[in-house]
Amino acid sequence: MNPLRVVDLHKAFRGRPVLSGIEFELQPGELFGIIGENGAGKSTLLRILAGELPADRGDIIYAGTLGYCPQNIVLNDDLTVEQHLRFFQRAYRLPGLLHAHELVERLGFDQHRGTRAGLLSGGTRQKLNLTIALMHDPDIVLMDEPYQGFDWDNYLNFWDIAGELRDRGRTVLIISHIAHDIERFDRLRRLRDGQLDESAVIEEVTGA
Ligand SMILES: Nc1ncnc2c1ncn2[C@@H]1O[C@H](COP(=O)(O)OP(=O)(O)OP(=O)(O)O)[C@@H](O)[C@H]1O
Repeated sequence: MNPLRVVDLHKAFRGRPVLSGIEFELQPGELFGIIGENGAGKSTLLRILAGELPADRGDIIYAGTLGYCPQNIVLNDDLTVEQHLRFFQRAYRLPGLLHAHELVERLGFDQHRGTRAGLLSGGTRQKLNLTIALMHDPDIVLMDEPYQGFDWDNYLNFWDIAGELRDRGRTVLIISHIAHDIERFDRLRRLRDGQLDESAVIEEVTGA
């Protein structure tokens, strides 16, 4: 059974369709990208896949644990980085924080472990958001522009981490902007008119 299968997913807001029959299936060890213009419905799709928003119709079939890095960062401004990690350690029922601390180090915000989230920069808040999504080493990872606010080195660190997840057989779905990232994916689809269109992306990359 594949880690994630999406069948005929529909969503409309106030009668205006945003997703109109989304279908795809992801394999283990796959880095899958979804691109699309502002307002195309990318975040809506990811929010539905993560269970944050109900679909109007359709099926989502998962096999495995899920990690979700949302576009809108949800942190408690009064808790430090370390307190967030301990909170999610309990939520995920993890025996320790070894992997979380590795991620903190790799993303270069180790020096902020004692800092309250409300005092972190936007990019560092995003690093914590990403660490929380990955610290339980989930089978399937859904990420919505996960490197927003990252400087170039951390942007590259992010892609190293994503590549390693894929190489370890995890299934990685990333919503992305087309400019830098297009060649980093194993498979890429454009969300347009409420549907996932593969041919349009291929034409754009090859100039066909
Ligand atoms: N809760 C909501 N209520 C009403 N309309 C919504 C809601 N959420 C999203 N929309 C609308 O649905 C459409 C798709 O929004 P969505 O945020 O999914 O697009 P996106 O592709 O992620 O855009 P961006 O690249 O700007 O993040 C937009 O027109 C948006 O205004």
